[in-house]
Amino acid sequence: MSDDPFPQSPAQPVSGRPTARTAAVIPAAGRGVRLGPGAPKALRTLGGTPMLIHAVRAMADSRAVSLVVVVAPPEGAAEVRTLLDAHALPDRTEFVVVPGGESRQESVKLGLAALPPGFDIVLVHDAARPLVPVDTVDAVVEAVRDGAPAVVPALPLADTVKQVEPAAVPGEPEPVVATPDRSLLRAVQTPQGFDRATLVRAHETVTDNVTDDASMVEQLGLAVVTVPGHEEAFKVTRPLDLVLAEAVLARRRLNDGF
Ligand SMILES: Nc1ccn([C@@H]2O[C@H](COP(=O)(O)OP(=O)(O)OP(=O)(O)O)[C@@H](O)[C@H]2O)c(=O)n1
Ligand SMILES: C[C@](O)(CO)[C@H](O)COP(=O)(O)O
Repeated sequence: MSDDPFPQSPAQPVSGRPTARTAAVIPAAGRGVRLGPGAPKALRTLGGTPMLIHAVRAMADSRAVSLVVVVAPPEGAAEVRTLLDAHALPDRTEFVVVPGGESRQESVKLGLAALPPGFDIVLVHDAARPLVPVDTVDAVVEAVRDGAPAVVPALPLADTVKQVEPAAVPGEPEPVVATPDRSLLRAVQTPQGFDRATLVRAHETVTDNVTDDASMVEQLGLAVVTVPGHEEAFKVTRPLDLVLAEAVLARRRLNDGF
């Protein structure tokens, strides 16, 4: 048997290959400005465990995922490596840590560059979405295995959305210019799943600043499809999200009996 933990798989399309190997890239290099002062967001704790470790577990708990690339805060790569070694994570999963960049987009690109050959499906998952259920992860992988080049978990909106003319002075009233049909809008989450070659091409081609990876694939003119998202896959962005995340975790622990 080969000693190479990342053996090359033959170059062929992902579609129709139920065993295509899957890696997850976790951008975790953000500061968490909207959460308020403190350590980088991914290193702040939830139920006593760093948010990043919850996100890593969420990926590693999927039997499809055999490699996780963590994109660490630029000065925090050694700390992240220590954290990964200190927490019980599935043995069948390999972990790679790389320092991140100035933006989420740059961090994902750095994570992609660290991917060894042999992984033809790539998930990109925010460290800031620590509680995504494994069923959502698996649904994304399955849709890519079924042939979609890009897949996003998505939920309908609960609020009515207005398009506005941004105020010249922050805090001033903003004129509303339109009310988009809510039934056609979705809030998208992560993990977003991709045929690896498509995601690499998107990151090499698109130079505009974007807030998610799927929009880069859209810019290539390729199809992006949705699978059902999950309300517990919400992003921890502001302080109230942390309160909700603690409550969800406490409920899970109660249900699991520990
Ligand atoms: N330079 C950056 C910025 C963000 N991220 C990651 O991208 C994910 C989604 O970003 P967001 O929630 O906006 O995180 P922050 O950028 O940390 O938040 P803020 O904008 O409030 O500072 C997070 O897991 C974050 O760590 C990253 O890897 N590198
Ligand atoms: C990728 C993402 O989580 C999908 O909803 C989101 O776009 C990240 O945006 P942010 O501005 O970095 O929070």
